[in-house]
Amino acid sequence: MTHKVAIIGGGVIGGGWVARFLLNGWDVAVFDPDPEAERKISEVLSNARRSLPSLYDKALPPEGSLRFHDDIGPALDGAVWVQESVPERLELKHKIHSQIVNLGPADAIIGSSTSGFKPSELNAHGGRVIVAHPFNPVYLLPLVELVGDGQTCARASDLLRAVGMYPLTVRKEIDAHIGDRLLEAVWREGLWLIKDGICTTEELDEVIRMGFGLRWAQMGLFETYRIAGGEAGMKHFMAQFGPALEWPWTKLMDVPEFTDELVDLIADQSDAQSGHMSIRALERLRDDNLVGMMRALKKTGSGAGGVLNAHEAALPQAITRDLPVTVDRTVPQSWTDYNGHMNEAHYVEASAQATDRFMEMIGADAEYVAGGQSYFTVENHVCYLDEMNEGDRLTITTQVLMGEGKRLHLFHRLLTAAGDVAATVETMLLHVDLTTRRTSLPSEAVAERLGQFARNHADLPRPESAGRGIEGGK
Ligand SMILES: NC(=O)C1=CN([C@@H]2O[C@H](COP(=O)(O)OP(=O)(O)OC[C@H]3O[C@@H](n4cnc5c(N)ncnc54)[C@H](O)[C@@H]3O)[C@@H](O)[C@H]2O)C=CC1
Ligand SMILES: C[N+](C)(C)CC(=O)CC(=O)[O-]
Repeated sequence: MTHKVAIIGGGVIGGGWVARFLLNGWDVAVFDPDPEAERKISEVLSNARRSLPSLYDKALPPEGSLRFHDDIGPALDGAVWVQESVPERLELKHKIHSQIVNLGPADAIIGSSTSGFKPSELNAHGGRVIVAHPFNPVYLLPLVELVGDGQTCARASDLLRAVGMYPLTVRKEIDAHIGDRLLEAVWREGLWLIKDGICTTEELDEVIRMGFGLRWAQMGLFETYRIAGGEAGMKHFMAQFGPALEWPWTKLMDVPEFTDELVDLIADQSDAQSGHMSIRALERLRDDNLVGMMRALKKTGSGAGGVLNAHEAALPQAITRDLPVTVDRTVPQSWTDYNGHMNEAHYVEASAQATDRFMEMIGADAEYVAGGQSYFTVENHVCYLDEMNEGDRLTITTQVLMGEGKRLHLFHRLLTAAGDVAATVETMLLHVDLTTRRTSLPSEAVAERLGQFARNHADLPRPESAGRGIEGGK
């Protein structure tokens, strides 16, 4: 069933919410009086379309519909969720929230993206708003801090998980929740370091990205400090570095005065550092880097990688009548090359994913491999027939040409969205005992399931290119 979300305020954060919901199959209605809102959101959407699907090895659901409204009322009609992302001014938020309560569905979740206000402030004049504070870019970063009524937060958590996010319900309300308490402390200290001439904006950013920034995405603060305590762990770490908190290492609570001089200093240094790129180009660079890092985290299931794995497992696998669909995904930007299309190596990578999926289908899954049995690929033959491009839907069907004894002979067809064959990959595998590293017979259960596929596929026409070698130049 398709859900509808109403996005009230479609700037940096509202635009990110639009992309997160739309690309996960929700219908989205937007209300924002800015005449430029539609253009800005369409630019955010094209960046989201090139990055979000690249995180997954399965296709996301078909996009929902997107409508822009001139009035708030129609935007709210039928919405299951209303997400307010107007500027951070309490009186404006109060005004918008009372319109949402009066005109919107009585049972809709009302979330506020507020970075700093508490639910008790947002609901000071009545209302039922919870804080649903995301992180930029909302379409890629999973975290949403939820604060407020327990039952509403629980309903919100379920819906957020279904769109691939990581809801964290904050135990007690506090100004700026958790993330922004931390970020503000770092920002404030950074401003002092630059104001005092210790470093430039660029040098400060290098300290983060060449050092501790790399650690934080995968283990956070406390797990990395546990390791920093050596074999003696956290207690030793605290004994060694705790006293430094009382030395004058940091200025913390003092806020530097925002004089014109300080603002110009920071803005000029930032222009010198990054002014050669547009904001959209910077966003694309950020997104490509995030996708690469998050895909690496998927391999170990650490941090955001675990959230992606759980979401991917819940995405449905497409099924066709004749042949099993073993891959259904989009071509990620990272698979394209200097020719502007999918690089040859990734046709093999995609077919390896199809083989892995087929192995799971016959019961040669992770548990089977952990038990010491598997298949090894001994030969691949790829025929490249058509270009695939970034963002294209890629489906693979797998035909069993032979599945008997130790041998498994597969024929993968890589299909475009239109159903045309972009490539074929013929694969020969041998069953192997992982202890002796020698060929062996599969278990009875695997042989039986493989036999079923082989019998079902026996009457299908043999593909023309099966068994063919490379043709000599003519
Ligand atoms: N920018 C960021 O990094 C983050 C911001 N937030 C929070 O998200 C909220 C929005 O911030 P941004 O997106 O950065 O601001 P923004 O200035 O980019 O966008 C605000 C949007 O609200 C629209 N707006 C103004 N009055 C409106 C009204 N009466 N009805 C509907 N729309 C209206 C504006 O036209 C604008 O498009 C704030 O509460 C902020 O604290 C949360 C996480 C991160
Ligand atoms: C700067 N900010 C306080 C609006 C930042 C956030 O709220 C979260 C983020 O994305 O960094």
